[in-house]
Parts: sequence; structure tokens; C-alpha cells
Amino acid sequence: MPQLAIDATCLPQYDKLDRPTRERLLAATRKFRELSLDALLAHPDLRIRSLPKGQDPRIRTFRISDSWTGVMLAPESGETFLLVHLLPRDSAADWAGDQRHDVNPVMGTLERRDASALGQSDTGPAGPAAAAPPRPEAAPAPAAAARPTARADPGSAPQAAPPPLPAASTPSPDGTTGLLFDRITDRDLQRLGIDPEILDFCRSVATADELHGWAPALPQDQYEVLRALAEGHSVQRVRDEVVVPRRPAVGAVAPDDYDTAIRHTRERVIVVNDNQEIEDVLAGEFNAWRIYLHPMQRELAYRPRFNGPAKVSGGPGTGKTVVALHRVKHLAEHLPLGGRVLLTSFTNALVESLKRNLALLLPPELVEDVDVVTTDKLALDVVKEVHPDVRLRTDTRGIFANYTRQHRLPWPVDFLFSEYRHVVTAHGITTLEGYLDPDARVGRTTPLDADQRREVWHAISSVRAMMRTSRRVPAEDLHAEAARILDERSELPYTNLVVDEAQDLHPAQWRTLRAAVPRGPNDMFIAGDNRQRIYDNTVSFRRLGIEIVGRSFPLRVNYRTTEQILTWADGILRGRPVTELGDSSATEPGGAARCVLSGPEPELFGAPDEPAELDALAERVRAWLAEGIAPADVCVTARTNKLRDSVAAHLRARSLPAGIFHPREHSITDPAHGVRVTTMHGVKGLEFRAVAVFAATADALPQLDRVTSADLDENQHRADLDAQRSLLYVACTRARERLYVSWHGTPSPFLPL
Ligand SMILES: Nc1ncnc2c1ncn2[C@@H]1O[C@H](COP(=O)(O)OP(=O)(O)OP(=O)(O)O)[C@@H](O)[C@H]1O
Repeated sequence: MPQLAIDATCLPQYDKLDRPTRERLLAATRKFRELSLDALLAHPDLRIRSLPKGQDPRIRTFRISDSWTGVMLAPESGETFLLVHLLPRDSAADWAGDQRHDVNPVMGTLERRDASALGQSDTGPAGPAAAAPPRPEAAPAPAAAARPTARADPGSAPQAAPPPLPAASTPSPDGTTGLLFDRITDRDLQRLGIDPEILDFCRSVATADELHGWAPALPQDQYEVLRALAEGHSVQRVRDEVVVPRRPAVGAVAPDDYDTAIRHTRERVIVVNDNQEIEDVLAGEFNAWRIYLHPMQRELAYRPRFNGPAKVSGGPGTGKTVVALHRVKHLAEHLPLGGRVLLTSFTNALVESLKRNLALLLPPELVEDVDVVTTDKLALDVVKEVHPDVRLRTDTRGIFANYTRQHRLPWPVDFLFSEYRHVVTAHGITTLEGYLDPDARVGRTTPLDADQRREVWHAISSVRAMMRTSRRVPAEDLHAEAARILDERSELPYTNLVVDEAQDLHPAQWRTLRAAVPRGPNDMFIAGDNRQRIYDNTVSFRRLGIEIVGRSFPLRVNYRTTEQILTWADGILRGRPVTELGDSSATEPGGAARCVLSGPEPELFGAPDEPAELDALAERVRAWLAEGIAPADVCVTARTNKLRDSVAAHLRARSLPAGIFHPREHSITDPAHGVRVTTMHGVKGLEFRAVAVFAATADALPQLDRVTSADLDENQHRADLDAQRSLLYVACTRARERLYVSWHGTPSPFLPL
């Protein structure tokens, strides 16, 4: 029975079809699944045709309607049909004649090239196809093409005309030609999967921009290899990060085994198993991330075994959460009898969103084996088993403030609270001797002599005792207790643990996590990004007994944000080295993220006062809605609850559908489908087509009452400022296509203006 597969790069074209044509396409695709090969080829409505003699014999066209034609790859081996494009009837044959599909010699993937544009068509550059001008598609972004918005658009007008075919150049006296790939040998290029034709082609490319211009015409995976080399990465690294993850797990794929290659090209191709799946895929009712993973993402998520804790890091939108969710799937599918997986994160809002997405990815029977809870809830549950009356306290700073006032201590409350959070509980210090240890306060800039330390220790111990007596315990102490209880148990609650947004966890929370799962293969899988650390926790995995060495993996392709938005947002962090997750003393290895999407530059607006800023915001939102962006795809974010409320009220007063978004419940006050208005903390982990950041003014960012004064502790002062800078960065990088940032009066010093 024939099998149907769909190339994700053709999905954007589906959006252009009217409803009756879509229904006809669905009916046609069902036939590909239901009829025998002979019946299919003879079907009077489908009118399956080969291309004229001399062109790719594997390509067939079929009739969708009088005006639309489908293009299929129909390999001679096997019975898998790959739907590669949907085109107006009069241009389908021309397009199909220009393309060639091959099996990559090293990666075993199915790639498409515009052979005509590259002068590599079967009929040769002088043939009829070559006479047509190059007609590159928008960059065939891996899988991102399947997203509902900002899709690549095969077959439509080119985004930018490609440069003319590069001409061969003459070597300079030193033997080099000044061309892009001079430093790479032919042998290395071949080993990386570059075939002889593309090798010839790339020998004459002079600049990365020139290469980029040719992207739509080049075989997709070979372009990925060339792009990574052009960015200056070593051959070894390109092999490890681009080639190896794409290579088939078992053996090589023969050059004429298209059937296997189609099934193996999991990044771009979906093999549909039933009619419902066809409908879901074509109707865009599915989430691309459920099916398409970048080879690197797939390799990490589905690697059978890590010999201990593994870490995935990468900038915003690089798919860390997606990888974490797929890892949970893999772990749940391979659980030993009685095993359980914990998926955890920092806030209730993040956990709720993980729960929702996990339910989309896992069948219900696997969801049963996974707990999705915040790390604090985990600790509370563990402690409650022994002390059922204990509750979590959230007003700890207030208790310290009362104590400081009542006892007229010589230190401000923030100093004492910070010693409690960042020294005593962060380092797990349990005795006065431990606190007196010269190393206990490493990194603190306010010195304390031994007598002062005794006094501080006494104050902290007294506040802790009060909180214990009341049975309302702050998270830091709750975790210390949970870790102690777990350490004494022989049976631990989980076999595997996956952490998302790991950058915000406090060391005490990490101790609970470490203690909740036995050490061994696949014990911990950690995803996070220190650029996005918005709470002031710094962590050393090594000191916490979480040994990552050799199991740390960067993700570098951004699927969410346009290049224009990410480049601008990166300016917010300018000059600040990005540190490694779990090792703040090391900087993350270089290699900027590449964005698969492109769009307009962010829009910036400085208003004279708040009313003028509100007016401009309302006009911006109105314009987005007029452009066709759905209200629920628009988010306005502001620093405080008060600003959020006033923005929502103002937008509503201007007859715009806007409601306050509550991230924890993932709910919105009326109207249900309105524009989301929320705080900057509330947008963490989310994404929207259009984001407006309101009131990025000097007095709101940084909010100085949340920043330790430099007199108290310089390092803490810097860390607090960094956390607020990251907050702005997080807010801006939630935008997929449009970003608008406004302020009134003096702009925030964090803005890259
Ligand atoms: N391979 C992929 N193909 C298509 N889309 C992808 C892929 N990987 C991730 N995405 C999409 O990119 C967006 C960002 O993914 P995700 O939220 O996992 O990134 P992240 O690194 O966790 O982001 P952040 O750290 O900013 O929260 C999502 O819309 C996701 O569905």
C-alpha cells in the first residue's frame, strides 16, 4: 500500500489555498494512502503525470483542482510518496523541472536543490530549465516552515534575488584565492557530506552573504554544513554538531534508496500514518515542535544514555523546552518497572505550560508516569510526609525586616536577608563554625569580622527558629529539610529528572533535586540559559555534586525570534559575558545563535510623558490588529502590576480588546481572546507574534528598590542589576515577528539606543 509523507516546506503554500481547494487536496492525499499503486496511477481525477522526458523521472504532478497542482516525489524503490509542493497549475511543471532531489552521500537525508539555478539540472545548463531565471524560495528553514506564522514560502516571490553564479577565481601568489572555503580541504568537505557538484560550487563563493543568497537553491543539509563552516566553526565541530546528528543510526543510505532517505529526513519530512494526521498536518492544527526536531535537538532528546547529568543550554528560542519535553517522552517510554520521571521548573506558570505541552506530546498512559511540579512543591510534598502541618512561607524578607527593627540591628534588612539567602542557605551552612570559616563568604564584598559574624549568625538563627516554630517555613529551609529527608531514604521518588528554565533555581533547590533521584545514567537532564536569569541565584553544579563535565551541549538555532529582533535584544546584554549554566566562573563558548526567521526591525518610541506613551501604544496595537495579527497573539508587557493594570485599562478605554493575562493559570480576564497584558515576570517561557514592552524608562528599569545598594555588597548590587537587565531581555525575546519598545522621559540605561 502506498505511504504518504509531507515535506514541511510545502505547508506555507497550503495557507494560500481556499477552502474548497483544501478539501480537494485532503481527499487526494487520502487516496494516496488508501489505493493500491496501480489504482492510484490510473485514477482519472488525480491525473498523475511524469515530467517531460529528460527531467527527473521521480517527480510526478497530480491534479488538485482546475487551478492547483500537487508535486510529488515518487521514488522508484518503495511506495512512499512525498508531497513536495503545491503550486498554481501553470507554474507547477516549470518549478518541478528546475528541482532535483538526491540522497546526501554522508548524512543519508533527502535534499532538494534548484538544479536549474545552480546550473546542475539533468539537462545541463544549456537545457530548457536552465534558461529560466533562478527562482529561489524563501530560505527552507528546518521545520520552522511548518509554523503557523512567518512561514517560509516556497514558490512565491523571492525574498532577495540571489547573487549571480560565482565565477571561478584565480589563486593569489600565496596559493589562496581569498574565497570563503579556502581553508577547508576537498576531503574534509566530502566527509561533511558535500557532494561533487556543490563542492565545485562552493569553491567559488567569496563571502558568507553570497552563500546566504544561494541558500534557497542549495541542498538543505549541505547548506547547513557550509553555513557553519562560513561562521568559522572547525571541521570537527561541524561534523559533531551538523553531520553526526543527521546521520542514520544504522548503516548508510544507498544513493538510490529514496524511500529510506525520505523516512530518515525527520527534520523536514513527516510520514503520516492516518487520515486524521494528514488533516492535522495540512490544517496547521499540529505544533511543529511535536514532530520536527533539529537533528541536534533530536540527538539530545532521544540519546539512549547519558552517563550522568546532562545539560542543554542556548539562547532564547533555541528549543530548550522542546528538547526537555521530548527527553521526558524518551525517558517515560523507557522507564523500568515502578520508575517515575519528574519534570520540574521554577514557577507555577512555567510548570502549567510544561504540563499542557506534555499532554500534547505524550499519550495519556505515559503522562501517568510523569510528575510535573515546581521544585518547591516537590520539597513541600517530601517534608509534609514527615511533618504534615508544615506550610511554605513567602514573606521571609518581611520577617527579617521585623526582626532587624525590633532588635535594632546595625545592618539593613537586605544585608541580613542576603546573608541568609546567598551565604547560609546557598552554601548549606548549618553551624556557626561553618559560617566562621574564612571561605564561607567568598564573593561577598562587605567584610565581617568574627564577632560580627557571630552576631549575624545569631540573628539568622533566631529568625529561622521563629519561622520553624510557626510551621511556616521559607523555601530555602524547606529544601534543606527535604534534601535531608531524601538523603536518608533508600527508595527515592524518581528514576529520572528533567529541569527546565534551570538558571533560576537556588542552590538549596538543586540539593533537593540531586537528592530526589539516584545517581547514575540519565539521572538529570537540565535545560537553561544564564542570559535569562531573572532571580539572583548563582549556582555551581560541581559544588552541588552535579557532575556535568563532557555532557554539556549548546543549541544554536533560534526558531522563535527574527534575526532583527534577536540582534537588537542581544544589545541589551552588551559587554556582559554570558556565563555557563551551573558554572558562573566560566563563559559560554562563542557561536552566536542563528535565526531561521527574518522580519522588520524592532520599533522604538520615546514619548514625552506617560499619557503620550499610552496613546502611541494603543495606536501600535491597533495597527497590528489591522494587519491581521490575532489579539491573542499580541502581548503588552510592563515592569509592575500597577503599570500592567493601567495599560490594560487604557487599551480597553480605546476600544481595544485587552485583558490582564495571569501566567500561572494561563488565563486572561475578559475578553478571552483579547490582547494579553502582563508583567515582565509573567512572560517568561511564553511567546507571541507581536510584543510591546511598555515603560522601559530609567526609573522602572532598573527598579532600584529591588537592587541591593552597592555600599552593602558590590557583587550583589551587580547581580541584582544583571537580573533586571535580563528581565528586559527575556521580555523582548518573547516576540516572534514584531517588537515595539517604548518609554517616556529618560529611557532605561539597559536599552541599546
Ligand atoms: N526544531 C524545531 N522546529 C520548529 N520549531 C521549533 C523547533 N524547536 C523549537 N521550535 C519552536 O521554537 C520556539 C521556541 O522553543 P522553546 O520554547 O523550546 O525555546 P527555549 O530555548 O526553551 O526558549 P526560551 O529559553 O526563550 O524560553 C517554540 O515555538 C518552539 O515550538
